[in-house]
Amino acid sequence: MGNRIISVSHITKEIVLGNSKNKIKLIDDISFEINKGEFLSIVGPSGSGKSTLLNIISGLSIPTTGTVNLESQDIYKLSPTKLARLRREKIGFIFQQYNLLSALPVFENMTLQLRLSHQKIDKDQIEQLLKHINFEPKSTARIESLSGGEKQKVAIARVLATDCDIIFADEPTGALDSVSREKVFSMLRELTQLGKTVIMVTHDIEMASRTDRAVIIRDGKIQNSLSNPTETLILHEMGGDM
Ligand SMILES: Nc1ncnc2c1ncn2[C@@H]1O[C@H](COP(=O)(O)OP(=O)(O)OP(=O)(O)O)[C@@H](O)[C@H]1O
Repeated sequence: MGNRIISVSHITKEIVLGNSKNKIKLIDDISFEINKGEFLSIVGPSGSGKSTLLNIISGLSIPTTGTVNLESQDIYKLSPTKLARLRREKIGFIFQQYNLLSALPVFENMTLQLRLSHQKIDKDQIEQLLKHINFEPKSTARIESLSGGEKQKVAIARVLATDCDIIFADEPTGALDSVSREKVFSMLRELTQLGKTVIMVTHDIEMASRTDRAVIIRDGKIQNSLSNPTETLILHEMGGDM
């Protein structure tokens, strides 16, 4: 493949609990690279550090040591304003907890990032996206009135509406039924075919087996990185832990 877009080098993340002597290492010397257009999955047992790793790579959480380069820019050397702009313009994030503004309607949630970065808002495209993802309520519905699966669909459609280069997704299909899960997976796959890069944390081994590469995390370290992963190989690496 080649054409590297993200380079993670020797990152660690420590947190201090209570007094300063009580440190926990959540991420322990992780290095890897991601190519443009790659569909990468991050799998591993619960509590192994997957979300922590995703937050560090996407510019949300500064590592204790190590660097994250995005298109050769060391993102944590940027000023907070520049980092915020880079995230707004290049990065889309589908959060595990959706991160939607509950008092606002669906449409406003989907267009907020576009407004902030002064991008054109195409109402028909937004409606099309919601339809394509089998979202049944109206775009005028308030977020607080939606089910978990519907909120997840809005969070996904919101990212698809922005023209970002890299999409980070933390359990993007966790709350979805099997038909919607398939739809979301194929949409993410289509995006990589258009040259966008997708990095997805998932517990869904079957879905991870259909990505280009599965990185298996255990105790904050990379246990293995499987190109052309299969369910059997991933399960073997995880040793039955989910
Ligand atoms: N701010 C924090 N303070 C204390 N512990 C934390 C903090 N953030 C994460 N942890 C702990 O660090 C470990 C890794 O958390 P993380 O959410 O990254 O794991 P994960 O692999 O994504 O888990 P899951 O699959 O259950 O979502 C967990 O044991 C978690 O409880």
